Order: sequence, then C-alpha cells, then structure tokens
Amino acid sequence: MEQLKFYKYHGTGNDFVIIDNRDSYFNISDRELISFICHRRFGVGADGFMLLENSPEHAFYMRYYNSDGNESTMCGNGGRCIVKFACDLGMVKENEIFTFDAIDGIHHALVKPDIINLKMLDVNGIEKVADGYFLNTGSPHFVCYTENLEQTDVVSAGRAIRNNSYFGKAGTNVNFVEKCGDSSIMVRTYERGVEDETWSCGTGCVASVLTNFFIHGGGTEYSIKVKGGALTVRFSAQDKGVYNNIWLEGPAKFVFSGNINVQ
Ligand SMILES: N[C@H](CCC[C@H](N)C(=O)O)C(=O)O
Repeated sequence: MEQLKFYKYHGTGNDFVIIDNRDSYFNISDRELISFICHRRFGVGADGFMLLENSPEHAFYMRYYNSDGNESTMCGNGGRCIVKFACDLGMVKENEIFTFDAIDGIHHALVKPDIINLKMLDVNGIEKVADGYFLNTGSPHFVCYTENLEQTDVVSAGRAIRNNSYFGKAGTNVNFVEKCGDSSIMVRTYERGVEDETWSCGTGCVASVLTNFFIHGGGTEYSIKVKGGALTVRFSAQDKGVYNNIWLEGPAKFVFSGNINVQ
C-alpha cells in the first residue's frame, strides 16, 4: 500500500493539508485523491489542500485546491499556512521578507514568531450587487451586512447566494459582516468549493474590510473577529474602490504530520 507524507496546518481555524511536492511526484490533476484526503471522515480532513512546488524565481509556487478537489483561486489563510510550512522546512527565514508565486501572482510574506504577514494582490473596483457588494481579493467575494451575525444561518443563506446565476458558473464566496467598532468587524463566510461555512476566510476578511471602508471610510487598519480567532488587515486607499499595499496578518499553526495510505 502506497503512503503519502502530509502536513496539517490551520490559520484561525481554516485548515489545510499541505504536501511538499518539489519532486513533482503528486499528480496535480488527481481531483479524487485530493477530495479523499480532505474528507473529514474517510481522509485527513481539511477545508483546503496545497502543494508546495518549485518556482524558478521565487521561494516556491503555491498550488491551492478546495476540499471538493478542484484547483481554485487564491487562499489567504492557506497562503499564510504554506509560508509557515516553508519556514518550518528551512526554505525561508523569520524576519526576512521574501516572495512566492501563486495563481493570482507574486506575494510578499514575512514570518515572525507566531504571526505571518501576507501581502495580497491589489484590488481594483467594488461592485454594488443587490443588497451587498462584489469584489475580487484573489478569490471572488460577495459581502453583505447583518445585524445579528451569531444567529445568521450562514450555510443556507450563503449557499443560495453562492449559487445565484448572477455569479455565473464560477460562483462566489459569501461573507456576512457585523460592524463592531470604528476599526473592527466580525465576519462569517460560506466558502465556494468547501460548500460550507469555514471558521475563517482570509480573502473574505480582506474583502469585508475593504467593503466596510468603501461604505463608511475611516482608518486603514482593521481587526476582524472570525469563528476561529482574529486577523488584521492593513491597506492603502488609492481611488474609490482601488486599494493596494494590502497585508493580511494572523497566526498559522502546524498541527500534525503523518502518512496517509493511498491506493
Ligand atoms: N474557497 C475559496 C478559496 C479559499 C479562500 C479562503 N480559504 C481564504 O482563506 O482566502 C475559493 O475557491 O474562492
């Protein structure tokens, strides 16, 4: 029986299986194997799966898959976890900014003890859609406000919006936001490709913060409370709806490693 070495990380409760694929051994189109590994009863269990691959000009290439086995767009918490993994492998050092490559482009990252800082790609435009807002922060996000976030039925309300024909075949992630203070919000997210609520969504938190600023103005640093902990987002505002120098900061934890039997 063949065994596969894997590493389990989480970023504020958004959890991932990561494989060091610098030898290109893993078949990048094996959807079935990836969804099996992410299965919470038959496999290891995770919201997402990542391959750390070689990159000719950067520290590594991050290949991200949702738990449905499909390769997908940028994952903010996954990006922070694979940065921590690269540091744990000795590929990069703490307190030194480095770059890695991903599906949406080149990211800068900085590892500090227990805190990972990840630079996200620029955001150009926020669209008003029905009672919410739509923007792309590396992944597509719909953002709407709710008075009573704790009681919101994120799964059924989120699933309906995620599958709304307005967002086409690709669909969208769905974020429900409650304002807490001038520079703090609470966010719960229904994630495309996981097809469930996750305990944190990095690109979703960035989308929620930028939408909040787009509507209410204010400062350019926010703390975001999520089910699995807290994140910080900092950014620079250019024109209305145009933001750059966007950093997503928070913990990324190694949980365990092991070998999984694969047929
Ligand atoms: N499910 C998302 C990707 C992961 C986003 C989330 N886990 C994050 O931390 O940004 C999508 O397919 O658009």
